[in-house]
Amino acid sequence: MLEDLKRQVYEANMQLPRLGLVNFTWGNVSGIDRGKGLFVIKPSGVPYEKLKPSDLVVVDLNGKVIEGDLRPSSDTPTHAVLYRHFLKVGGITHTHSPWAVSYAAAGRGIPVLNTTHADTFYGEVPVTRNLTANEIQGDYEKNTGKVIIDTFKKQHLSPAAMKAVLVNQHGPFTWGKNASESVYNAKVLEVIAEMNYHTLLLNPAIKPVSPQLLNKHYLRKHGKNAYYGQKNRLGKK
Ligand SMILES: O=C(CO)[C@@H](O)[C@H](O)COP(=O)(O)O
Repeated sequence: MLEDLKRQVYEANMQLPRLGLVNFTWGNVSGIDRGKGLFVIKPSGVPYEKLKPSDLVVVDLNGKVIEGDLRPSSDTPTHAVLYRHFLKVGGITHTHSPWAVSYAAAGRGIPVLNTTHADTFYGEVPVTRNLTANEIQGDYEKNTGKVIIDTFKKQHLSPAAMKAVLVNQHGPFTWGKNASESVYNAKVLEVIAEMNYHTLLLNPAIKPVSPQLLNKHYLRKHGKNAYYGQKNRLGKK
């Protein structure tokens, strides 16, 4: 079942160690087949060097295992919450990439201090509140998804424009139209987190880019009249 999606999600998971976003068994990537209401996710605790496409687990939007011999990622309930609420998301990545985790551990969002950030994320990457003791002792992974949804609702953020969040004291979740794009966004997040740290060391008083610069860079790549790359060339596919 869902063999093509398993292959895509497997390849996306294997990008995590290649891009330096995880060590050991940390992190996970999933991808969803919206038509079937099923998503595919990495199995829990399997070293990437031993992972095979056939190891990936198929689950429904409640996190129930539909196919697979291995236990799905421990973060499966979090992915399920995000798929249920962010209806245009096709793939989700969670990592423990060090610069993004540093911001999450410090309880700080990542402000837009340069155009590299603006090219991918339409504003400050938010950090969630901490989970309460009850939320931690309850369905922890589901509640991790809940605080992400709460953060986007409270800050009136668009999941399509802000494809990342920092879970307080834990780490980043990113998403995109598919598993591969969610990994791309995870790498961009890690790169800008490191850039921002050094920018703030060089100039602690630095302010975020202007709304004009944010709009220009974000919309020239993602707007309906995007002209970055080969998009929208007259008469060209
Ligand atoms: O956040 C955590 C652990 O803190 C998890 O994301 C692990 O980093 C990966 O767990 P599995 O996907 O292997 O269950």
